[in-house]
Amino acid sequence: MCGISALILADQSASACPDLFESLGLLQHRGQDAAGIVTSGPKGRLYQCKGNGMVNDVFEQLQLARLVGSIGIGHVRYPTAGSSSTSEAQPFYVNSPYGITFAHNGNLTNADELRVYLDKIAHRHINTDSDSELLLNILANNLQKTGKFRVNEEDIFTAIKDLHQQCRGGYACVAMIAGYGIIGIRDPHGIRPLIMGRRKNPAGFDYMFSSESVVLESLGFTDFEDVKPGEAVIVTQGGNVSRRVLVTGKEATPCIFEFVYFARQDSIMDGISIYKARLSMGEALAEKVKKSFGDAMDINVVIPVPDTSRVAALQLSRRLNIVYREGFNKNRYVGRTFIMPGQQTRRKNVRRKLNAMALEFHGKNVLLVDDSIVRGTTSKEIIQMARDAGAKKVYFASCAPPIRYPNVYGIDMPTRQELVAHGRNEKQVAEEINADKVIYQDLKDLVESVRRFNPLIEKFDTSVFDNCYVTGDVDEKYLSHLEGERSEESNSRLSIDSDCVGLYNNYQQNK
Ligand SMILES: O=P(O)(O)OC[C@H]1O[C@H](OP(=O)(O)OP(=O)(O)O)[C@H](O)[C@@H]1O
Ligand SMILES: NC(=O)CC[C@H](N)C(=O)O
Ligand SMILES: [Mg+2]
Repeated sequence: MCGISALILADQSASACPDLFESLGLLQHRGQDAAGIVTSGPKGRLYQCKGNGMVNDVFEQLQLARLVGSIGIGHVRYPTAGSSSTSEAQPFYVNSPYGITFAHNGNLTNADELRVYLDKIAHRHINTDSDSELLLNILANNLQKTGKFRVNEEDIFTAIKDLHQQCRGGYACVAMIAGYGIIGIRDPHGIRPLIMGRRKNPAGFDYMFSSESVVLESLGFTDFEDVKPGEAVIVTQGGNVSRRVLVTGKEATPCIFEFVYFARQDSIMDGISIYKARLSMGEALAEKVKKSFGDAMDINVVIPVPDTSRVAALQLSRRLNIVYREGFNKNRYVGRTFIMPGQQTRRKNVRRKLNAMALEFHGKNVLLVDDSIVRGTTSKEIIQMARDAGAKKVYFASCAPPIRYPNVYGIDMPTRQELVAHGRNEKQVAEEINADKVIYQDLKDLVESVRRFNPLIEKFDTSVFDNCYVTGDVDEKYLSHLEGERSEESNSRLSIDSDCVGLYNNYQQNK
C-alpha cells in the first residue's frame, strides 16, 4: 500500500516541495521502502529526488532546496510488484509526450499482458519490473495517439478512459504533465483511495491530491472530496479544475483492509472516519468474544497489540467491562513490521519493537487484541512474549476475519502458503500461534462496522477473506502464476540493488 500526493500552487513563484515532503512524512505508514518527489519548475523543467529508505533518509535539506517549482508529485513505496530496487522507486518519468511523471498506489492484475502490448505494439521501452512503469507508459502512449503539439483536458480524459479499458487491478494514481498541471486517477472500482482538497491563499487556490485526508488536513487544505471510482480530475497551472467519471456501471468496492489496518486512524476515507470504524470493530468483536466464551469467561485483562489495534481494543474492553492495560511497550523508532520486506526481517523486528511488561501479564489470563492476523508473525511472537512474562492463559482476538486468500490489489501478500489461516480453521490457527483460543470477527460484522458510517457504499473489496475478486480476472491460473513469481523463495523481489541504467535514481549523487 503506497502513499501518493500531488500539489499545485496558485503562486507560481512559490515552492511545492516543502508541503510535498511533509505529505510523504504523513503517509510514511503506507510505505517504508522508498520515497520520491518530482517537481516542475521554470521552463517546465523537472527536478527529482528519490531512492530507497524512509522519507527522512531519502531527502536532505540541500536536495529539497533543489526541487524547485510550484507543481509536484510524491510517493512512498511498499512494493507489490517487481523488486525493492532503487530503480523502481517512484515517481516514474517518460519524456514523450509532454514530459509526464507518475506515482501509483495499487497493483495491476494484467501486468504481463500490458508489458507485451507496450513492447510489441506500442514499441515503448520498459526499464524495470514495476507495474507502475507500465501504467505510466499506457497513459503516455494513449496521449501520444492524439498526435498534438499541446494537450488539452479532453485529450487527457480520452487517454485515461482508454487506460481504464486496458488496465485491470487496483490503482489510484497521480500524474504531472510538465508545465501543464496535475491529474488524479482512481480505478473504476475505487479499490485504492484518493482524496483532493483546496487551500485559499492571496494568489488563489492551491490544490492537492493525496491517499489520505490526514495529509490535506495537516497542510491546511479544506473542502475535501474523494476522487470517485473511475473518475479523473485535472488541475491546470492557472487553477482550472475539470473532473469526469470515465467509467460507469462498475461496482464501487473500496478495500476494507484500509479501514482495518492501512490508513491512519485520523483519516476519513470515502466519507468514513477510520477511527469510528475501528471503534465499531471493537464493539462488534466484544460481542463475538462474549458469545465465544459464554459462561466460561475467565479473561482478567484486555491488552492491545500496538499500534493499530489500540482503538478497537479500548472499545472492546469497555463493552466487556474488563480492564484495559497497555502491556506491551512499543519502541517508537521501529516502523510498521507488516510492510517490511522478508519474513526474517519482519520476525526480528516484532521482537525489537514490542516488549512485554511482566507487571501486566504475571499470573493473569490475558486477551490480546489485534486488528488482523495475516502471516501470524506478530501474534506468534507476542503470545510467546506474554507467556514468558508469566501469563497463565493467552487468548487472541482479531478485528478482521481469517485471512485465507492472497491480495492482488496493492497489499503484498501474494501467496496462500504465507497466510496462517489458509487451510486452517480457528482451532488450528490457535495451535499454530500457540494461543489458548483465537476469536475472529465475522465478515458481515466487519463490513457492517465500516459501512454503517456510509451506507452509500454497498460493497467493499473483501477478497482476502472471501476469495471474491471484483475485477473478475483473478482465477486459479492467475493465482498460481503469481505464487510462482512472488513467493519469497522463488524470486529476487527482495533485491535492492539493480543493474538497471540509473535513469531514475540520481539521489545518491546529489548527496
Ligand atoms: O500476522 P502478521 O503477518 O504479523 O500481520 C498482522 C500484524 O501486522 C500489523 O502490525 P504492524 O506492526 O505492521 O503495524 P502497527 O504498528 O500499525 O500495528 C497489524 O497491525 C498486525 O499487528
Ligand atoms: N503498494 C503499492 O501501492 C505498490 C505500487 C506498485 N505496484 C509498486 O510495487 O511499486
Ligand atoms: Mg500491528
